[in-house]
Amino acid sequence: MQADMPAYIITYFAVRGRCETMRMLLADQGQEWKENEVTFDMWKKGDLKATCVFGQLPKFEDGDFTLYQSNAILRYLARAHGLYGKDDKQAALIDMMNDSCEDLRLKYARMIYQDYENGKAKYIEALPGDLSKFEKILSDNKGGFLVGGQISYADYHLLDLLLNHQVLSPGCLDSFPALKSYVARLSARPKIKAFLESDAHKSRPINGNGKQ
Ligand SMILES: N[C@@H](CCC(=O)N[C@@H](CS)C(=O)NCC(=O)O)C(=O)O
Repeated sequence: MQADMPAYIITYFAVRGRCETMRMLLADQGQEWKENEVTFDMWKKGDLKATCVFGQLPKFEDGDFTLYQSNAILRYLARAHGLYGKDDKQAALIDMMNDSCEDLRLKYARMIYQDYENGKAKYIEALPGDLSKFEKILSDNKGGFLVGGQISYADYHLLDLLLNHQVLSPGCLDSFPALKSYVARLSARPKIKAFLESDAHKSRPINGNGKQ
């Protein structure tokens, strides 16, 4: 590998999808990475899919180490960049928060990919039930993050979800002051702000089917 080439490579479709959280984490941590963009036509040929351990993307490389499963990738990066709390108990709580983010991501993705026309209104109606849990967690924890007083990988996950939900339903955070100020505060971190304003981020659709 050339010396000036970033060690991290993300192989994924040209969407935010399951990779914008890790991209935001890497950007905020001042890391560089290379995007290996896969078109849907390329993917349909099946050759790359056949090489993926679970037949799916994202694929993540750190030098000669290869990883699949977006949340495993997040945890790998969390360990490498000090985003996993200060002890084992905080790490467990951070995993718990990330699992809840994953639950919401799956619910969102099911609606977006399988039930957008019929299910969007119902989803938005039920959304406060999900958001209120995170609102309580953030207002109870005076540290300003999901767990403790420092950012963790789960915070990037929640931020990505909240940004996507604000596109789905502008104003969905209006009755959740802790979530609203959390999004504003994290989005204003200089490296996250630069990332969110980058053409790379802005040009990537949130989802692969054009729905948002
Ligand atoms: N649990 C996996 C889910 C991966 C996944 O659903 N990948 C989708 C794109 S987001 C995919 O590869 N779809 C193409 C296919 O299944 O053929 C993760 O978190 O990485």
